[in-house]
Amino acid sequence: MATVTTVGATLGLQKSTISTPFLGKKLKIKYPYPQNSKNSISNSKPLSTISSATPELVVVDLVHNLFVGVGVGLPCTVMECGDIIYRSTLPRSNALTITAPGVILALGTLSYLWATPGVAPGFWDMFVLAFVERIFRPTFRKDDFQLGKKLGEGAFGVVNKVSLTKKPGSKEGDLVLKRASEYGAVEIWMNERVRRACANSCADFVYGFLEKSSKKGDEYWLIWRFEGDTTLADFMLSKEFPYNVEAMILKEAQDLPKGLERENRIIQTIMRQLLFALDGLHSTGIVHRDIKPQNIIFSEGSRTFKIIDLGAATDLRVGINYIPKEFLLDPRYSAPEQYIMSTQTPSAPSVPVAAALSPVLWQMNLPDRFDIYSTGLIFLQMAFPPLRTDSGLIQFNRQLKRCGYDLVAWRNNVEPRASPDLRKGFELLDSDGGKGWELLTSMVRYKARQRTSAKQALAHPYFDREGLLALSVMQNLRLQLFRATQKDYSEAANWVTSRMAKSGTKQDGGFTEAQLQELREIQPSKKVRSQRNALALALRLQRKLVKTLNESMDEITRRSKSVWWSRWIPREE
Ligand SMILES: Nc1ncnc2c1ncn2[C@@H]1O[C@H](COP(=O)(O)OP(=O)(O)OP(=O)(O)O)[C@@H](O)[C@H]1O
Repeated sequence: MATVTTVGATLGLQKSTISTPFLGKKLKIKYPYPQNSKNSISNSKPLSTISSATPELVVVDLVHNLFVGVGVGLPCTVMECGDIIYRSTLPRSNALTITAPGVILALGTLSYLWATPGVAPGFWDMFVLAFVERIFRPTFRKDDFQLGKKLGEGAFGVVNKVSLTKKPGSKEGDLVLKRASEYGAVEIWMNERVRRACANSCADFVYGFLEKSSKKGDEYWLIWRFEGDTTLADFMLSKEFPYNVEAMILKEAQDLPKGLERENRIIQTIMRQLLFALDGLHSTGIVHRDIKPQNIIFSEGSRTFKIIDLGAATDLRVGINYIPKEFLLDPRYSAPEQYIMSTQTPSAPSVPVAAALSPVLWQMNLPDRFDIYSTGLIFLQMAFPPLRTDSGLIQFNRQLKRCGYDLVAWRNNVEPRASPDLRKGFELLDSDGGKGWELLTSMVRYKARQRTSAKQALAHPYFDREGLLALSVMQNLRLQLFRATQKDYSEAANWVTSRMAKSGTKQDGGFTEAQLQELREIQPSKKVRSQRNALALALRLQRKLVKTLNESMDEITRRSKSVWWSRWIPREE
C-alpha cells in the first residue's frame, strides 16, 4: 500500500486517509470535506484494489510529497480531516496534537523562563505576589517609632534600634530602623524581593517607605526585626573564635576536645549557613556585592547567620542598580573583576528586554561569582587567624595579587616560612582529606567563570557530617563530579598538548622536532608580544570609549528608568 508523507507527518502529525482507486492501485487520499458536508464523498466506492506499489505510483507520491512539502495541496493534505470509514479517527474540534518538536520547544521555553534569574517567577512575583503583599502587610508611619541606640552609620544612612510607640505589647528595641539617602529606595526594593523569595537569607524586613521632609529632604525609612547584637566580624575579632559561636549554632554539645576537628566543624556550619543564604539570593537573581563579615548578622531567633545591607545589591532579573557608579565596593573583600557584568555588556535595557534577556546575561557573566569570591575570603579569615584583622587581610590581598590570584602559588610561597597561626590554618583546611582546601581554592579564583556557585559549593563533600570517616562511594562520586565541573578545560588542553609534546619523538610516534618547534612557538616571540600589546592597548581604549558612552547614555536615561520601580515604594501620607 502506498503511503502519503506530508509535512504534518514529518512533524509527527497523525494522518487520516481514505482508500480511493487511482491508476488501478489502492491509493490513500485525504478526505477533503467535513464529515457531514453535502459534498461528502462518503458514498463513493473503490473500483478495485491492487496491493503492490508500482513505479508510477511512487512518482505520483513523490510529486505529491514535493507539493505538500512546500505547503501546496488540498486542505486535507496539510491538516487533519479524518477518515471517511473510521469516523473515530476524525479529530475532535479542540484536540491538542502533541508532537515531538512541539514538546521539545515547550520544554526549552519553560526551562529558559525558569532559568536563573527566573523570567517567569519574576512576572509572578512582581505582578501578583508584590501586589497581594501590599494589601495584607501592616504599614507604619514615622510617628510609630521611638528612637533607641545607634547601631551604625554608613555613608548612605544611620541605623538605630527602635521600638513601636503605639503598640504597647511590643518589646523595647525589637526593631531596627535605617534612615537612608536616595539609595534607600534600592534597598527597599531588594529587601521586599528577598522577603518574598528567600526570607531566611536576610534579616527579617518589616516595612520601607519614603518620608518627605522639608527640613532634611527626602529620606527612606527601612525597618527590620532586630536579629541580634553580633555580626560575624564581632565574633571573628574575639580570640575565642570559632568556639564563641559553637554553642549558638550547633544544637548538640560537642564531645570533641578543643582542636582542629572541632574548629573545622564550627567553621563548616558557618560556611554552610552563609552559602545557603547566598544561594537563596542568587537563585532569585540578586547579587549582594558587599559580602563581608560586618554584613553577616547572627540571628538569635533562628540561630543562623543572615545577610544584611542590601544597599549595594543588584537585581539582575530586571536590571535594577545594574551600574551603581556611586558605590565604592569594599576593596578588602571585592573580587578582582570589580564589575559583576562584563564591561562590554551594555547598560541595562528597558525592563521587559532586560527581563527577557536576563537568563542569557546571567550565563554569560555569572555575576553571582563576585559574592563567592568574597565568601571565599571570609572562609580564609576563619581558617587563618592572622588574616582576621584588616591589616592582615590587606597584606594577604597584596600577596595574592602578586601570585596572580593563584591560591596554590600563594601557599607555596608562604607555607615554608609560615607562623604557627598560619600553619594551623593550612592544617585545618587539610584535615578531612583536604576537602576544605579544595573548596576554598574553588571559591577564590581570578576568573569568575572558574569559581564554584553557591549551590555547587553546598554540594561539596566538605559539608558532609561523616567528617574523618572513610569516604563512602557516594561521597567519592560527588567529589569526582565536583572536580569535573571545576576543571579549567583550557588548562587541561594545554596540559595534554605539553604531555603529548614531551611524550616522544618521531620514532616513538610522538611529535617531530619541527612540530615541537611549532608548539614552542605557542609561546609568543618578543615581536609578536609587542604587536599583541599594542592591540590590547587599542582594545582597552576602545572599551573605555564604549564604556564612557554607555555610562553617559545611562546617566541620561537613569532618571526615567529609575522612576518605574520607585513607584512601588510607599510614601508616608
Ligand atoms: N536586622 C538587624 N538586626 C540587628 N542589627 C542590625 C540589623 N540590621 C543592621 N543592624 C546593625 O546595624 C549596623 C549597620 O547596618 P548596615 O550595614 O545595614 O548599615 P549601613 O549604613 O549600610 O552601614 P555600613 O555602610 O557601615 O555598611 C550593622 O552592622 C548591624 O550591627
